[in-house]
Amino acid sequence: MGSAASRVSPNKPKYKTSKNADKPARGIQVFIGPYIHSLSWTEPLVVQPNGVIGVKDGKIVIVDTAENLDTLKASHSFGDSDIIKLQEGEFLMPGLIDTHIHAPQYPNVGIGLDLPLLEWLDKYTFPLEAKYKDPKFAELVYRKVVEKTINNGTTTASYFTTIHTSSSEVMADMVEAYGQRALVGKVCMDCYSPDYYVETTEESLSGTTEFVKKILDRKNPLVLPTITPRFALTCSEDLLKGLGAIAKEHDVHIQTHLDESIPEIERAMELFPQYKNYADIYGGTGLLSSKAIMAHCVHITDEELEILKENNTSISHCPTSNNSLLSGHCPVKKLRNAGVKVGLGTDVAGGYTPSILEEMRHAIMTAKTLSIEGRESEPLTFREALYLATLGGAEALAMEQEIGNFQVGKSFDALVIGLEHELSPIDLFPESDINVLVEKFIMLGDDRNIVKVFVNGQLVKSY
Ligand SMILES: O=c1[nH]c(=O)c2nc[nH]c2[nH]1
Repeated sequence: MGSAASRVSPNKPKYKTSKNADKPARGIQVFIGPYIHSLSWTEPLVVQPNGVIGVKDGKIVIVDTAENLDTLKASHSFGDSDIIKLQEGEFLMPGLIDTHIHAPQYPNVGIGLDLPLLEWLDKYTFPLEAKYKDPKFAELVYRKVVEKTINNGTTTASYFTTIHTSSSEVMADMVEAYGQRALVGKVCMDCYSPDYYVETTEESLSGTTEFVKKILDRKNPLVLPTITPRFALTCSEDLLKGLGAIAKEHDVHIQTHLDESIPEIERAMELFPQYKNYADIYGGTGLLSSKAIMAHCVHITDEELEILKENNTSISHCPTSNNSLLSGHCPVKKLRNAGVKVGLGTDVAGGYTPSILEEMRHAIMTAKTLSIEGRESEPLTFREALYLATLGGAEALAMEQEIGNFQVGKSFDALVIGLEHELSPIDLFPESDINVLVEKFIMLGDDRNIVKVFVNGQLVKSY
């Protein structure tokens, strides 16, 4: 459960049936059954049909195979009552990581996708975000966002909120209350924005400092603040530099948008002609670091890619949004092969789905389109998409020491996937082995197949 600072408590969503869903498991829990995970971008997906994963105090303490069970029982002092045997058609996988999502835009998810980015922001997005002046409205929406993303298997999310400091705190309360791991960023915009939705440079900087301090003071390792200039088009140079300084002072994450659409890039360069390219605007103002995540990068140039690499800055690939807002097709495989860290983002509500699983499919289809056109050398495999959604996301958020796969010492952020229970939308046929289950889940699955969700060993969803 959240710390004393939390001012909200979780609803009991209908899928949360475990009596102990709110309490961390005491003692060791040992899962026996198939598991899958990625070890790196270049290594093949590990598919272990006969696995053993032990968890204690939220951390992974055993990753082994069932043939060693007796030895493990002795060495880790556990008995049959500590064992959870996966059922037929189930397997374990690491939790999904959404590296870019706008929580306040959730009421617009699935609607208003008839305009390109800049017009879409003016017509649909800014009027909605302005409503979060009212923290009660924020509470209503943010509760639904957190419930929905957890239901879809998102164990970690990097959230944008709005310019309002107090409703941004409501978002932090909400993720704390539900036990999701999250980065939360108060959005900053001090110019070229509508007069009903803008702050002064001073307000933006002081609001950000206040927000960062309050979140860090909670000392909840699952919920961290992130510095969030919306993008260069709505921020003055003074604001960008001030935010860069705050990020450095507190050693916190940074998130923003980069090279999403051609008109956006042109406007950025009109506003900041003193910089050599769009990435350089962020680099020159102290906003590129190993904890910075640039969303989109659809039209990134080789020169800009080098800037990201020099700063060890990562990219959030948001293929659904890039199609929906007519921004373009991002060559994700080329970017990842160039050595830049890449994760997946839903970019709700530019992206019409809060599901990273769907984002994997869109990433696969986008890469196929690009390889047909000769802009990617080869398509993205479902195994590579799975890497981007898990370990890739963890690397992009500079959290790979903590999450992203099953390694002893990491937190147990995990999903139990089930393909054979009555709600499953997937038909299976004889001789469907674990490899078939995994591929079917990635191409056809949905939240009904996500039977259990754990964050830091705590059960946060259970059918
Ligand atoms: O997809 C996007 N969603 C947004 O809210 C946004 N703001 C700036 N650039 C943006 N891109």
